[in-house]
Amino acid sequence: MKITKDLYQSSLVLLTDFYQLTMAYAYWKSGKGEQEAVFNLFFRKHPFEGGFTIAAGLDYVIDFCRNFKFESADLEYLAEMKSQDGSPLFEPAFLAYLSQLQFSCDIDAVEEGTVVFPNAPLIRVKGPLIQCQLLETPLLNILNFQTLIATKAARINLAAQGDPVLEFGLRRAQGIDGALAASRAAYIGGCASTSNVMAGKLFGIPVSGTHAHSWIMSFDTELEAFKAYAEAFPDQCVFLVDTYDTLHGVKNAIKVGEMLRSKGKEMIGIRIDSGDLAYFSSQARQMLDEAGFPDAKIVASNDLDEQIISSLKTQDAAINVWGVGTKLVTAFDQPALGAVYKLSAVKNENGDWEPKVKVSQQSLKINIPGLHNVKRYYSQDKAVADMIYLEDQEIDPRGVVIIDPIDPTRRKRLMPAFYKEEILLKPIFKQGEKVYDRPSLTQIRDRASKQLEALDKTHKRLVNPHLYPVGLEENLHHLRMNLVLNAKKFEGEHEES
Ligand SMILES: Nc1ncnc2c1ncn2[C@@H]1O[C@H](COP(=O)(O)OP(=O)(O)OP(=O)(O)O)[C@@H](O)[C@H]1O
Ligand SMILES: O=P(O)(O)OC[C@H]1O[C@H](OP(=O)(O)OP(=O)(O)O)[C@H](O)[C@@H]1O
Ligand SMILES: O=C(O)c1cccnc1
Repeated sequence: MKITKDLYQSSLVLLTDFYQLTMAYAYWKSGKGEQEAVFNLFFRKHPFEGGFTIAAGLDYVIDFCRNFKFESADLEYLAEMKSQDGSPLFEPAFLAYLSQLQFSCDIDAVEEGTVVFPNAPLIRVKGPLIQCQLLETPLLNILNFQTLIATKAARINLAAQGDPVLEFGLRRAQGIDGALAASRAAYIGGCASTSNVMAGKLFGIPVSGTHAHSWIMSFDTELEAFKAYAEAFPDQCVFLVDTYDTLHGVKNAIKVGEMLRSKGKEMIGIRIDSGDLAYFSSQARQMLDEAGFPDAKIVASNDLDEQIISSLKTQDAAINVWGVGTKLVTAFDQPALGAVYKLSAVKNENGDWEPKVKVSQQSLKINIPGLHNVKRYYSQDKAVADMIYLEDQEIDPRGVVIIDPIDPTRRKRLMPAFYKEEILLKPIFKQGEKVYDRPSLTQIRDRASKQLEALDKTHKRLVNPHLYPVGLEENLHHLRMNLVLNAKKFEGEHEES
């Protein structure tokens, strides 16, 4: 992977769970390694009790797949692994097979920045069982995290109602790669910039920031500190006013603002990082306005998240820019998205696809079988419903019924002919060859913004959002039900015998 390889200088093919390799060996041993299969990656519930999720991370997946190769150092490591009895865990012939392995899967995926919903695939992998299996863990690792953070960022940006949100998370992020991936995903989710300079360099994200309390404390007085900063950066002054006494700090910022103005420069604003942010921002706004600085911005920070920002908005806080770190990049209130990767079909000896379901006690956990895709229907640029359908199924433009995958009594009739439609899973790799032109990060960010615009505001509510309709096309629903009933019948027969 280009990005991570720059950092770690090694192959990433071993970035997988050990059991993927033992299964790969067992597939190979039993002659099933090259059997074709289909896996889907999807999540079952929106994060943060929300009503939408923003897909992110595909660009990393593309890099990962393009570099999917067992290098000699990887094979040497695997060759050293031992069984309980001290013999080599993997036969040399298997390692020789791995050394020749070339990525040859078809991958179809939802583009980054797309709004996505539970149960519908974010990514579909079709190819030899061994390769599909080895991809499970890295794909989940990449997509779970970036999708989670892009969604958190989108929620924070919705709460900020168009004000810029600056991502300040690096110091509290989950390690180096966690920080970089979070800055990238936060930008996709709508943040205006990052404080992480390396993320700026690697991804082209705008970099911005103010200064810390240490800067003020290193001088005898706050006024001296502001003046010295203004000397160094006359065009980029955002003074942190709360080191000693916030309102006195605002007075000092105004003094230095006036000095800058006498030299033909304008201070950008102030930052408040503690105390009652509603009270201090309103007081500061009044002072700045009265002193002739109505355009000076007020930046707020201090353990912010979408709930606090919403609350501050309802309190009429005079905040124009939001600096958000810890709670954004760690997805503080929900530290993981629970996406899973499930087998949905295998090709039999006759070359026919056999759909598969995993029957679970919980209907929530029964996967969707077959080779399926997702269509989003739009009416006047508003998304009205998503339909999961078997890819070879003819869709009657005069009417389809979509059925909720969890509660089959919830159904919706749609007239596809009345709507604009978008097929969400797009071809990314065909037989291992990349067929997708990667959009730039800015294009991905624009897509996220447009996708959110197309979503009704009831689904974007931070608390108790209205459920967006996602359903299985009737034939897919019946296929799934029949597979489940058959599996249960066999289970019963086994129990009786
Ligand atoms: N008016 C407000 N309404 C709701 N939450 C607020 C308001 N003002 C500040 N907060 C939030 O309250 C939390 C704690 O603020 P508190 O005033 O205790 O911080 P502090 O002790 O002043 O900050 P620090 O410990 O960094 O010096 C922070 O998450 C902050 O964003
Ligand atoms: O609060 P976050 O959303 O994570 O945003 C980043 C925080 O990091 C900085 O201070 P730091 O937390 O290092 O020290 P402080 O709390 O003493 O200001 C900054 O002043 C913010 O408060
Ligand atoms: O630039 C800032 O103001 C900043 C950067 C990182 C963390 N907190 C604040």
